[in-house]
Amino acid sequence: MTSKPDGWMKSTRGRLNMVLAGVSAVAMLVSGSVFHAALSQDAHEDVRREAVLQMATAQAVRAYTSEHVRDALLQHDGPFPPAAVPSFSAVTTMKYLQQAYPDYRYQELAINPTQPDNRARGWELQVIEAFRAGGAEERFLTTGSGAAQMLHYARPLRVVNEACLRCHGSPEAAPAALVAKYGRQGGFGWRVGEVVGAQIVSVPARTAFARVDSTFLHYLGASAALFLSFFAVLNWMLSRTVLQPIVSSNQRLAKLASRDGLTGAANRRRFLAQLDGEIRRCGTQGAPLSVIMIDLDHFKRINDEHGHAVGDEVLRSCCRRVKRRLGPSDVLGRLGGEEFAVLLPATDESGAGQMAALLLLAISGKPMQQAGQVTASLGVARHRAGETGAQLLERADAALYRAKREGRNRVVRAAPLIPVVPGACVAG
Ligand SMILES: Nc1nc2c(ncn2[C@@H]2O[C@H](COP(=O)(O)OP(=O)(O)OP(=O)(O)O)[C@@H](O)[C@H]2O)c(=O)[nH]1
Repeated sequence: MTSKPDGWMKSTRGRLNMVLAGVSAVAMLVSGSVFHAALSQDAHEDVRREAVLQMATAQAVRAYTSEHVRDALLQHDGPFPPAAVPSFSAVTTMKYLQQAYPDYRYQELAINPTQPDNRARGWELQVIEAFRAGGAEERFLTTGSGAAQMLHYARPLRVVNEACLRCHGSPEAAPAALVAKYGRQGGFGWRVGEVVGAQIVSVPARTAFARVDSTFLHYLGASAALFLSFFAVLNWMLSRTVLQPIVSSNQRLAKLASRDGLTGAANRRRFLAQLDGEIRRCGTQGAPLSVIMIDLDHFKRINDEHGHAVGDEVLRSCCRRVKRRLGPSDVLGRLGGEEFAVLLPATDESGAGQMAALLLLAISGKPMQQAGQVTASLGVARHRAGETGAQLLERADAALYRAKREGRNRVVRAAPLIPVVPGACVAG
């Protein structure tokens, strides 16, 4: 009775856990991808903010140089002071900043630069051309992928006023010291309002995306722990509040369905099932098996004389007396009315005859409280090879009715006849 419910509980829990695991996996997949997308979006925003901040810093340095440094330095004769050039100041200052931020980069590139190193090429040149064509005053673009991904933030470098043309108009108008230092090749012929290049801040996306991965791993770990705890609690609750009560009530129902309500003996269906099971088992093991049919004598009279309740008590009392004599593997069944049967595994006809005599003595030996002495007729039969349970019971029943016919209060064995006390023994 216990192994089957255990198996049922395990398989029910197993199926539920499979469904839950599937649902959880889908939930984690969906929520994980939404969360990862949100984290990546945030990381992207962070990188953009950093780029914008660096650009603002460079522009501040540029503005300061234009407004407070350039004109003052250029008034002096002597070698050309690069610190007078806003672009030089900005690039140099940003290099100091980038000592604390390796891999960050700030560049000022031009189509026609004074310094050949600052010539725009490839995608940088395309960005400048796009600024020259008009439209947006800032552009974001990425290069590389994975750990090497960089975000670039570009703004146009425009010739804002005539002061710029002092150095970039023509070699003739430029300070002699500048021409002496950089030559006459590049950086001239610029016009006011023209986009000549671009400021480009480059920020590595690596740190921000590493943070995304680490946050996401923490999220996965926390979600898995949450789901596992949820499973554990759910399993515990399921066992306590659903499965265990179902198993208990099934066991109660199974017991009720297999027992006779009045006497507690096995009911007819249960008795016949056990008889068939024992016949199969004995057939395999070659062990003997016997049955005893018991029918109370003149039971109708007891009912008529003392009432139905006393009749019920007689039935209960007879069962108690019989059960006390039976062994642990013997089975008492109520086949109907006042008719009972006893299944005796591993018992031959001689043992069954002795047991029947004992049972008759148990029933009739001591008067019942209200009904007085009650007797019974018993039929005994040993199972024959190839015989069904019904056929075995039929032979025991025939022996019982012979006992009735022969005068009741006796045991009759299907064959041979056995002597019993107190009634006479009748041949089967
Ligand atoms: N009190 C009570 N009586 C029952 C129960 N089941 C059947 N009976 C009665 O048992 C009686 C059986 O009567 P019969 O079949 O005539 O048999 P009998 O009176 O024992 O006569 P013999 O078997 O020939 O000795 C009937 O009156 C049934 O009503 C029960 O659960 N309780």
